Amino acid sequence: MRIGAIEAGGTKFVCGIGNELGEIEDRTSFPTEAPERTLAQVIDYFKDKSFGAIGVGSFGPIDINPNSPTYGFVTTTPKPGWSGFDFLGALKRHFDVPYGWDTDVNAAAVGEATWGAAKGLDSCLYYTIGTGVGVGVYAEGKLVHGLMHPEGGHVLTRRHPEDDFAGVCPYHGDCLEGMAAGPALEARWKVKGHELPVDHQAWEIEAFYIAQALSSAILMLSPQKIILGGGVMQQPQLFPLIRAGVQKNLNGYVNAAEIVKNIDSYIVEPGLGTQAGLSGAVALGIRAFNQA
Ligand SMILES: Nc1ncnc2c1ncn2[C@@H]1O[C@H](COP(=O)(O)OP(=O)(O)OP(=O)(O)O)[C@@H](O)[C@H]1O
Ligand SMILES: [Zn+2]
Repeated sequence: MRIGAIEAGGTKFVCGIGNELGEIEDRTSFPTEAPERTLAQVIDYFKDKSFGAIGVGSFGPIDINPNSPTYGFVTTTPKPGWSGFDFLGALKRHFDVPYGWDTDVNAAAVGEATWGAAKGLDSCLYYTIGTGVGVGVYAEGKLVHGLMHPEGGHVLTRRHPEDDFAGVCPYHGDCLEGMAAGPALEARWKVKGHELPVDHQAWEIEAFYIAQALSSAILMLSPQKIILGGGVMQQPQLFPLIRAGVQKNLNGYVNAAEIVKNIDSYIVEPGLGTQAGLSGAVALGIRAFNQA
């Protein structure tokens, strides 16, 4: 079976065709522009291909409540033109197939749980630390939805004692995204993240905030694996700092071997590498196909 997959990012769109093994057989990508223009490119890509379902992992916030009149819409994004855009509706007008529709990070979480670093587990968290911070939550074999979808990138943080940076989140100032996403690093240190030396204090402060968020998430959700992706996590020195920070924060209270002894295989890179997003969209499509 072939599945259409769309990884809809704020910077670029990736479209592809995958199969039940999570293999990507064909793919293309293009920059995210105005919604009509971008969707025209998506439709053009899929129009002469065959597939049994389409999975979409989208930047957000998005409406994922099937009972809502605006189900399938992009909601409050500051991205010009996209707020209030009926993304799923635009696809449905062209392709009459079952649709999987979720956030980009929920897609990545289910992709990792199906074929990647959390394969065989029935829970995991997927964080992306990039232009923003997003968190996908997979628990008891399902993606977590409630009022809307989790927005764990905006959890509040306790300040690092040597950090007086105000934070850059337009909603919260010093939430996790406001303190630790790529643009926060750049605003705090006046250079882009990849230009900072590996032994710069920036990384200790960066890891301090990420470890805090992870510690709270572990206490709240008890995930069996935590996967960290996104541009900022291309800095490998962050992993040991974050792992040590989590152990320090939890202080032995969560007495699981994964944390106390084997944290190197508990907080990990995406098993699907940069393919996590697109493979995740395939996984969403497969689930939609099986439920239809
Ligand atoms: N090697 C690196 N080291 C540190 N920061 C980096 C590195 N590469 C990219 N970044 C930062 O990560 C951010 C881009 O993140 P990413 O590559 O995940 O893209 P994105 O898809 O736009 O992000 P998002 O997932 O939030 O939509 C930028 O702020 C950039 O400065
Ligand atoms: Zn915020």
